[in-house]
Order: sequence, then structure tokens, then C-alpha cells
Amino acid sequence: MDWKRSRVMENKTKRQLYERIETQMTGRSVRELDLELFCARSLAEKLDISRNLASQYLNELFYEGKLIKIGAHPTCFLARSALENDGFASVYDNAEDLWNQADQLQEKRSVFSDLIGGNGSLHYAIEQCKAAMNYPGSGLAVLLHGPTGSGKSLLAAKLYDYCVQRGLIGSEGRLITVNCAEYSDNPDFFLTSLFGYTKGAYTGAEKDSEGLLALADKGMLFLDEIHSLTPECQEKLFLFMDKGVYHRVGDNQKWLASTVRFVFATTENPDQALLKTLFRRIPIVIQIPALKERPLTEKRELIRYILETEQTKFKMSVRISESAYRLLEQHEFRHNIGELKNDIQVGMAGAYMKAIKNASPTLDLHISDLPSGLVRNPLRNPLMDQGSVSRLLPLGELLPRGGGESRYLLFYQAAMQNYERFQKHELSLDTFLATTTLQLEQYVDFLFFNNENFSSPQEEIVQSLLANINRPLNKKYGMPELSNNEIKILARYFTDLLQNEPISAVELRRRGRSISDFQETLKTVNPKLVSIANEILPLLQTGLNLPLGAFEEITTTLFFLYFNRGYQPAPIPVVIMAHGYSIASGIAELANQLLHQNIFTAIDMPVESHFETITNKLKQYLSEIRNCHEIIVMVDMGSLEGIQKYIDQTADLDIGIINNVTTKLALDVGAMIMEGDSLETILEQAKQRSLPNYVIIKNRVRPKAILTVCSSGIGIAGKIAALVENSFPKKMDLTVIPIAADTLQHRQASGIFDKYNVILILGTLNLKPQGIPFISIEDIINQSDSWALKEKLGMLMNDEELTVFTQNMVRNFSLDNLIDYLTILNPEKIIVYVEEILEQIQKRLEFTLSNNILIGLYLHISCLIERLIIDKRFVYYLNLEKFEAEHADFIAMIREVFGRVCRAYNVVIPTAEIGYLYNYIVQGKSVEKQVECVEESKSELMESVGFTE
Ligand SMILES: Nc1ncnc2c1ncn2[C@@H]1O[C@H](COP(=O)(O)OP(=O)(O)OP(=O)(O)O)[C@@H](O)[C@H]1O
Repeated sequence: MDWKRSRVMENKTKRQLYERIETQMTGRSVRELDLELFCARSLAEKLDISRNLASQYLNELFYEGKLIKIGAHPTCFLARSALENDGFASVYDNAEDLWNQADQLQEKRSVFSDLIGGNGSLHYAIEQCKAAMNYPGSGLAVLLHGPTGSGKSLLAAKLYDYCVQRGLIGSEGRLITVNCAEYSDNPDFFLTSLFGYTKGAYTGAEKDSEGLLALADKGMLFLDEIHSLTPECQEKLFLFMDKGVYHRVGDNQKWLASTVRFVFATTENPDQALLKTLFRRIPIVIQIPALKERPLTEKRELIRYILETEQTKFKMSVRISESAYRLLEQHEFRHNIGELKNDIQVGMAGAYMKAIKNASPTLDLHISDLPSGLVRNPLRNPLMDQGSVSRLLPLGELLPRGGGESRYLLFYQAAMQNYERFQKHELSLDTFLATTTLQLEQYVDFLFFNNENFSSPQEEIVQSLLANINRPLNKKYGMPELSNNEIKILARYFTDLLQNEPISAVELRRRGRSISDFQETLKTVNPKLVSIANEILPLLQTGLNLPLGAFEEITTTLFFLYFNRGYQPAPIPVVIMAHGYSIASGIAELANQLLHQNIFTAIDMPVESHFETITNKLKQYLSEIRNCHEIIVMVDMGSLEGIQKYIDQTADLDIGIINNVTTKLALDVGAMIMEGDSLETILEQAKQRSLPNYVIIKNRVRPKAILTVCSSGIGIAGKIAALVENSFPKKMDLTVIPIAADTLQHRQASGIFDKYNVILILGTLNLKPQGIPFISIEDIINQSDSWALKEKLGMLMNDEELTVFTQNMVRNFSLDNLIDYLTILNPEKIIVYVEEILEQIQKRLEFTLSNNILIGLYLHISCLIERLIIDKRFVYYLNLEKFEAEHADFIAMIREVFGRVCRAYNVVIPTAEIGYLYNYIVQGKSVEKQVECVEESKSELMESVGFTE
């Protein structure tokens, strides 16, 4: 069967598997599902495919975001599309957690479901509120703190609904809302309103009157803008909260009681705006985020939600022009959702009038309908491209951009994970930088993939902005100007930021510490590049109206490092000039990259540009160049004479000019510069050496590398890389690089093969890149083909080292998995004991256990110890007496080799457990049930870390 056909078949099976899961779930809530039917084994049986294939597809579907995972023994998979609610997480430790979440989501749907951000940026706030409402008695008072228009009043109303729905407030309990700002100039009026008054309490009080406390009895009192109450009013309020009783104004004798739930709201810092006594009486302060702190998806949802709500009022179908939509999406509303809603309402009223006038059947909202303050300076906003003004989007098309996480977010996560591994000393600085740069490269590949030649109007704006700041940077820092290609890459990156969801404020806060450490680390690598990034970002931020933070600074610095701006200037710099938009920059970049030196600078000569402009650029470059008295200019065919005319008067600089520049010649020249040859020698040699077929450079400069790859994504490939690196028997002169399977498939697209001499690929998926040997991770662990292993790894290590390597792999693989299986024991510690036990057992029994059995035993013994520590349940062993009688030696041996660990953890191994160990070790495969069990747990293990057979 050819490759393509088998791929199609595989995809068909994968689709069937997914459909099977969906069908089995149809019409049932998660509580009604028999989860056993959703594990790899059961699904494989139904579809008549191998269990391993099923688990491979299940894991792929999981990483594609289509399935969620539950538990580990066995792992079950459910289709996200068939779940009764949005908002389920990707992984649950057990069915109980899943069910609890289902209940919570169900509950949320009833009250908080139309609260946008209820499962996102408001999730924690809602959870806190619910806890406060459910507190025994009449709940705890809460204070909602957030800027104006952020949704505090709406949340207060939802809390009331929630209490009613949960029966915390009965049918007689009302929601009374008071805007305290209305009383700020008249505290007495507030007190009479709150507590009520008796006849004659003040002039005009003609009869007794109940106050708000009485009206809100057994219900909820929402006091908005609480900071505007005078201290006296705050004090009185506090006294009531403290005692639960009050007097009406005008009657100091009679005590009245009221059971009220309090919700307060303020836009001010409560620490400063509230009386200490009152503030202390409000135990729960809940932060409501500003609109700009919420993820873009939520803002998009809000826009759509508001438009839809308004649409129902006008009874007309509504469309919005793309540019108006973009403007709403990008604009920073100081008064948050309230202002967004207001502006949309104003816009729709205007659009409605127009529709009526033109007898149009639809209400079309254009930029011109929106309030003028919003459209202040649309040209400053690069998203306001003219081409899109007229495109009208029906509301159904405004769905927030789905499709899981953006590639930038994935890059962010990968880079941060790398950094955290570097912090934990799992990666050296060099490996960390190399791996992160490769991930950046993969992100760049993605930015250019599919639309290599397409550039959007926004991108052109970004590009020209970058081109404008290029020269001052070069002047200030002496950094070679960014080439056209480099500008293009950066422009794509910033355009991607403009068009996609930024990393959420919450996430940035969560990793704030690591991000600033990351910046510090980059400063140690190249402080100059960090300051350059630091300098250009504010300019771009203003120019693009795009918030750029610490992580963007990191990424920009990484881009500079990637462009090879990090290296010391070469002793003899070379300027390449060639006709064409990016021919010269292409050659210069590649040569700099391959030589790992910043030798070449490019001056591109677009065909339409004037020769004089170009030579002026060269003159400028030559006049600015510092600390250097020799330079080489490489020009393309036919430019030699013209150039010569222009530069022969330049003083204090020897200039060599070479005609007919090619990449090969540039590399040649670069290599000689690095060797320290003189200008004359280089020119002379270049003339002679530049013959067809002359090969230098590549092999000499490319460092060796092993790639690790996994179909389940870069995350698992990273795990494999760590596993391999940690298992090397000695320090190896190579880099281990994790790589995503799809990058490997576009071999040309990624620069890995240019930069590294890839000697081996290790992983779970053989993509067969030409001529590079591949070893599967299972082959190493199972040692299933020792000849092949020797052949492929022989170039790196001798036989003895190979044995140590595979032993280490087995140990580290088991350790990786143990982390998922142990709850109380520290896997790193216990594995040392188990390693010793296994070594002893093999020595005493005088035979070598297979790696398969060893992995099983690492797991079994570690879990056995933990089991003995936490629950000392009796283990049943068939014919125990017979076993004791026949295998006394074995039992004694085991007790002896386990001695150290038993003493350390204060446990005793029951003989029945030794019986099982005996079966495991000595009888091996003949104990059918047991082997099945080992195989089972092994498959689960492989599955749980994303490895598939
Ligand atoms: N999460 C949300 N989902 C949908 N609509 C919302 C949400 N939050 C707020 N709104 C809407 O935004 C508008 C402003 O909200 P709200 O009045 O609750 O804000 P606020 O913080 O109380 O403002 P202020 O401080 O000015 O009183 C309201 O029309 C509300 O319905």
C-alpha cells in the first residue's frame, strides 16, 4: 500500500473513532455515560483495530483539542463537541472531578451563563461570590471592586438571582439597589432612607416610614458607589452590620432587626476610600477586571452579544462593517463595557434612522455611525484599511476566533517551558537558547506558511514603521541595519500580534516572575540587544496602537539573536550589493547564519531604485563604520565599475571590491576573514577559489545534533529530548533538539538542517527524512533490534556506553512515568532504592531482566512501597503456604535486598507481595494474568505521556 493511501485509510479510521465517541455520547449527560466504553481498549474492540492504534489516534485527537481525557486506569476520552456545556477542562484526574465540574457548569448556566467571561476572566470572581453567598447564616458581605462600567451592578443582580435559585433567599426577599453617590451631599437623607424614620423625626415627616433595611429584610441590599458615603454614614452602617439591629431615625428606644445580605461596589481603592471599621466588616473583596484586561475573545463575545441584544429591539437583521467591527475590537474603552454598549447603541440608533430613510431591509452599522470620539483618528489605527470598509458582516460571522490556541501563544508556552527547564538546570544555556530559537523559527515558518507572498495592508504599515526606525538604531548602536527580509519577518510578527489574541493579562501575571528572570538572562547573553528591543517597542507600541509587554521584548530580542545580531563585528566587514528586492539580504543572512558570525551586511538594489540612491546608501554605511580600516564590498555582475567610481575617494579605509557575488563566494570570503587572512590574500584567493563545485564551510561549521520528534507535538518531543539527554552515558558533543512533526515534514522550511549536522532522529514517528537514520524510542527501551541500535548509535558511543545509555533510558523513562503514579513518595528518591534493589536481584539470581520487565518492576515496586505506606491492605496470594515452603530462599533474598528501603519507610513486605514479585521476576510471561496486567499498565504509561506504539 502506498504512503498516501495508507494515510487516507488512517484518517478514515481516526474519523470513525471520533464519530463513534460522539455517537456513544449523543443525548446523554456526562453523568449518564458508562466511561468504560470510552477507553482505548473498548473503542479498539468496537472498531476492530489494534489497541495501540486506537490510543495513538485518541491522543492525536486529544492534542488537537477535540477530546478531553479522564483518569489514568484506564484513560477515557470524551468528545468536546458532544459535552452538554462549554467550559470543561482538557484533563480530569477521575470521573468524580468530571461530574463535579458538570454540576458546576450546569448551575452556572442557569444564572451566570449569559455573563460573558463567566468561564474566563470572571470565573474566579464568581466562585468567590458563590462561596460568600453560601456561607451559613445570611452569607458574607462582599465588595465588588472594579472600574466604572466593568459589570459590578450586573454581577450584583446575578448574585441575587443565584441566591433565589439556590433557595438562600426566599420568595419574599427582595433586591434593593442604592446608588450611594446620590446621597453624598445629604447624609441625613441617606440615614432616613436606610433606617426609616418616625413621625416628626424631621420637618415634613408626617408619618412613620420604613427604611431600605426593612424593605431588604431577608433579601439583598446592593450599595453601589459605597465610597461616596460620608464617614458618619459608613459608621452607622457598620454598627448595623455588627449587631443586626437598628433604630428608626427619631426613635432611639425601639430596636428593629433585619436579616440582609450585603453587596457593595466601588470604583475606588477600598483601602483608602472606606472607613477602616466598615472595611474590616466586609470580608470578601472581589476584583472585577477592566475591559482591557480581558482576553480579546471575551471582547469579541461582548460585541456580538450587545449587537444581538440590540438587534432583537429593532426587529431587523443587523450587519456591521468589518472596519467598524475592528475599530470596536481595538478601541480602548475607558468606561469599559458600559461605554462599549453605549457606543454600539448610539451607532445602531444612527444606522436605524438611515435604514428607515433608505427603506433598507437591514440595519447596517458603519464606522460613520459610531460616536465621533471613537473614530478620533482612524488613520492612526493600522487596522483601518480602506479595502475592508465596505465589507458587511452578518452577526453570525462574528464568532470569536476559535480553533484553539494561537501559534504565538504556543510559542510563548514553549519558550517559557524551556526557560523554566533552564532555571531548573535541566537545560544548559546554549541548549536553551538553541531550542528556543528553533521554536521561534518554527513560529516564523508558520507566519510565512501558505501565504509566503501575501502581505496585508497592515503588514505594509508595520513594515514601513520598522524601516523608519532601522536607521536611527543603526546610528545609535552601530547595529547593522535590518535587511529587508528581517524587516519582513518582524513585520509579520507584529501584524500577527495585531490580528490575534494577545497572551492574557492573567497568564502574564501568573508567570510574571519567570518572564522578568527570562529578560535578565537575555541581558547576560547580550545586553545591547535587550536595550535595542527595549527602545524600539515603545515606538512600535505608539505607532501601532498595540500593547507590547515584557514577553514581546523577549521575543524581539530573540529575533535579533536569531538574525545573528548577537555576534561581535567581524575584523573585515563585508557589504553585499545585488540587484533585486532581497537577493543581497538573502545571501548575507544565509552566510551570517552558516558562519555564525555577523560578517555580512546587505544593500538591496530593487530594480526600480536609482543607482545613485543605492551608492549613497553604501557611502553612508562606509562613513558610519567604526573601528575598522578594511572592508570588502561584494557586488553582482556589472556593478563593479559604477561602484568603484563612487567610493574610490573615501578616506582612511581600504576597500576590496569583488565582482559576481554568489552565496558560495560570500561563504568563502567569510571563512577566510574568520581565519584572519589579510585583505589582499582574501581577494586573491577568492578569485582562484571561486570555481564551480568548490565546497567549503558547511561541514566544518555545522554542529552535530539529534532531533527528537513526536506526532503528539512539540511538548512530548521536548520530554523525549530531556529523557535522551539525561540518559547519555557521558558528555556528548552534540545538541538534542525537540521538533514538531509538521516542521520536520517541511524540511526545507525549517533552518535546522542548514544550521545543524543532524545525525539521528529519535522519536515515536518515523517521517523518514532522507538519509538520516531514525530510531524509535520503544526500540531503545525494548532493545528489540540491538543490531540496528548498535549501527545507529555506534557512531556516538561504544558497546559499554550503549548499555549504560539504554539502562539510563529505562530508568529515566520509568522515573518520568512514576511522577504520574505516585502521590506521596518522591519519585527521584524512591527510584534510587528501586534501582539498587533491581541490581541486587539480578546479581543474586545471576540473570539479566529484559528492559520490558525492568520498566514494569520499577513501576510495580515503587507503587508497592507507596501502597504499603498509605494502606496496609492484605494481599491475597493463591497457595501462599506452598509458596512459602518452596521458595524460602527467594523470600529471604527479597527481604534482604528490600531491607534498606523497608527501614527507610518503616514498612514490612508481606509474603504474598513477594509471591507476586516471584511470578513477575522468575516466571515472567508464564503467569498470563500478570503479564497482561504489566502490559496494560505499560500501555497506559506510554499513553499517559503521549507515547504510542
Ligand atoms: N460580563 C458581562 N456580560 C454581558 N454584559 C455585561 C457584562 N458586564 C457588564 N455588562 C453590561 O455592561 C454594562 C455596564 O455594566 P454595569 O453597569 O454592571 O457596570 P458597573 O461596573 O456597575 O458600572 P458603574 O461603576 O458605572 O456602576 C451593563 O449594561 C451590563 O449589562
